[in-house]
Amino acid sequence: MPDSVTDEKQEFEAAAVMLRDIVVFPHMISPIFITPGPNLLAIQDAQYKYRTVVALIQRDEDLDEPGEEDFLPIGVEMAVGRLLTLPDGNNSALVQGRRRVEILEFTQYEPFVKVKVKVIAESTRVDRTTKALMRTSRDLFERCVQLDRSLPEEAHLFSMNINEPGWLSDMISTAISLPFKERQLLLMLPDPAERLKRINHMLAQELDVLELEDEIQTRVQSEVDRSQREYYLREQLKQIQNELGEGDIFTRELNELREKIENRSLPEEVKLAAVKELDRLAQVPPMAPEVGIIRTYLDWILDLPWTEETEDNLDVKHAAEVLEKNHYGLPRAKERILEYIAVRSLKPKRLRQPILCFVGPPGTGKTSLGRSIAEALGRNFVRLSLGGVRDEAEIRGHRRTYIGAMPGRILQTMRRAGSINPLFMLDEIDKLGSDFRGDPSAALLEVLDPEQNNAFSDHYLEVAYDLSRVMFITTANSVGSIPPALLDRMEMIEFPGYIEEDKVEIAQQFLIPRQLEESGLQEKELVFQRQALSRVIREYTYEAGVRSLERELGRICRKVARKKSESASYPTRITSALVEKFLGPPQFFQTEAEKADEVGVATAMAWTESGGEIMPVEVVVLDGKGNLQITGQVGEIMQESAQAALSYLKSRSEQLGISPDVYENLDVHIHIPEGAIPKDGPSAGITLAAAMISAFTGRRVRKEVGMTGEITLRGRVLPVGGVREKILAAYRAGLSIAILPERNQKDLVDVPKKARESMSIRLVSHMDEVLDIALHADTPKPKRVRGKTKPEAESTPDSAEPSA
Ligand SMILES: Nc1ncnc2c1ncn2[C@@H]1O[C@H](COP(=O)(O)OP(=O)(O)OP(=O)(O)O)[C@@H](O)[C@H]1O
Repeated sequence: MPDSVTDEKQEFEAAAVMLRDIVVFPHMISPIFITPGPNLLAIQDAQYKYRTVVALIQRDEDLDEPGEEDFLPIGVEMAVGRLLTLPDGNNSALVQGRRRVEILEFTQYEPFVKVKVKVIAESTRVDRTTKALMRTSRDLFERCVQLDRSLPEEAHLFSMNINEPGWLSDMISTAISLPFKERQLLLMLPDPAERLKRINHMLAQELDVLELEDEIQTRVQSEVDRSQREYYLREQLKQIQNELGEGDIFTRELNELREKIENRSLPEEVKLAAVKELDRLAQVPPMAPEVGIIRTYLDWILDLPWTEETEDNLDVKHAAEVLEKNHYGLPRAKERILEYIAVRSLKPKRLRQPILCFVGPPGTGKTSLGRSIAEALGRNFVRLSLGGVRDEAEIRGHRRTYIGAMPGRILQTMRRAGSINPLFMLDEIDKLGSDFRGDPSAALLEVLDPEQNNAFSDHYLEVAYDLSRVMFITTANSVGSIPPALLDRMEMIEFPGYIEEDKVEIAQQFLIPRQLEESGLQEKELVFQRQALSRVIREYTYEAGVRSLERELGRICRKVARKKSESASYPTRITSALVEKFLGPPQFFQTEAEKADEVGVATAMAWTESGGEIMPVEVVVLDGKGNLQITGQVGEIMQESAQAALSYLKSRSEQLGISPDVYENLDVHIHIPEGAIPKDGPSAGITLAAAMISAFTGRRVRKEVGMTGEITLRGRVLPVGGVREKILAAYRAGLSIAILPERNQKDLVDVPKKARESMSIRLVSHMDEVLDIALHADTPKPKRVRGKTKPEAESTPDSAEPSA
């Protein structure tokens, strides 16, 4: 039979079918469409004669009239099955690829094409590499079949049963979706292993796409499932609520909110903003994230005081009584507050009063006086600590676009106040920070400026808030670190710190009764002796205020309370000895006055955070090369001050009876004891000079004299700060003479009368006066002072002996 002969022939001639956009691979069965013309004739011829045709694959599928060159050099011999005529007049034939053939030449063009071809022998050998390639192909193909719904599941099974590498590659090439060009390339590769490699590459790419598709689909599906579930549940909830006669919770809440907004007295602009937000809320689905955001916003609008106002009690007498009842002393602050209230009572509409700033060390009653002012005025009291606030957004809030946004601290505090005219205490305004996140003091300016604060803008709220009826009082520990722009808007009232007598009074009148009550003891059940209180103040606290004092008194009360509750015997009088028993060994020791008049040691009066201190300044002169050394943690300004004092001394050598040559061979060492405590400032100038002059001249310094004042190179004495604290420190230490710059006379009114009367306060304008008061007039013996701190001869009382 000529039919089967073709199998054996290596070269043969056959009718050709020109395929435009498909590739039929060997072994694979597929239907092809045949239009009337040469292709149909070729098929018919094949059916009639040899039953095989050669498929010629067009390179470019868009070409309408291809020539010989336009076909791939490799074609496929195909067996032709049944030819069907379709209703549209075209035909379809079922073909099965047999093997790759090389097109040798075109032998006929009319009425159909014929070609001479040569069979391409294909290796069926399976070596290790091919085996691995086949296994990979099968695995990848299996996963493709699992993911690609257009591939029948049997396709994988089929692939498992193919043992020839070429066949396997052709089978997979037919099954998966590949671009036409790619199929052409696969056809042109005669080596099965090469084809498998390429197929594996294609499969891996296809798999990537399929996996991504699958993931997207799964996600979409779960999204759809969830919203369907929610919808279903919500519908059920609605039905249940209807059954129970409760209606839709969300709608009900919306109605409640609308009612609240309607009934609340709000400024027009605020009401409009609230209603707008409410309408927006009604638009969004109940489960949308915006719901929470809008609702929180509306809660803020509803919770803030907008029009609620307390009525002021502007009775000055009543106010004076309240202030007096709650606080001991503080005359200046109390007086200023009463003036404030008086002005308000005479001119109620005058809103633009200065902002008061209470400045003083911790625990001096600034906050608690603020509380009393609120009580006197009948206003609500709120306080906000500004310590460590570095971000403007902390004052003004974050815009609502931020997750978890909230109004700033000012409005948070206003919500707590509950009225639009509270007494608002801004604590620790000097601890305000600023960095890259913005300057909070700029926002505070707006809060404190009466021109602007009737429309304070908070980023979260977005509607203006009126702060103009708030009475702001700020507090600070020191003026130095308050931003200047803020400082400018405030009136300072100093809380200078208490002397021991004040503290004793405060303890007796306020702190002890309060601590007794807090410890559960009856009033008068425990009495503190005066000396016991002094001891607590001097040896267990070190402060200008009374906070630690209150704590220590509290400790004593609690220890007594414990004894009482244990039914043990407990004291009813706290004596000085019992203080040590309850509080343990003393914690602080006051710097004591010098025991004797000495050379090279003068006593400075110094200001410290916790009030005042006396501070000995020691000077020795030693053999050396004219250097000045100063030790005891001394700051730059004090070092300069020491230099100035030395220069003054040198310039006055002659008058002081010191040989000008001595300086070159001597070193001066100044030490200020308690070396661990940093010291600075120019106010020790005259003390440094006095101690140095004493060391150089051998004149002793009077032990009962304390001094303060800045020195110039010409010996003038300049004024200093902290006079009250300094004099009090000298008074406490038992000094009887205080030397002060003349220009500080004005500050003496602040010094408690007791201290003023029991000390001699000497006002000086020149260093000569200081020396006259502080130094004995021993005959200077310049040649003998080298390296010595004591004079050779005992002094005789001189005419300049200061009188107390
Ligand atoms: N003059 C006074 N009379 C009665 N009690 C006082 C007096 N001064 C202070 N106190 C009491 O001392 C305690 C501390 O005072 P307060 O908290 O007002 O200090 P402060 O000056 O605000 O301190 P800080 O600067 O640390 O905030 C309070 O219990 C207060 O009642």
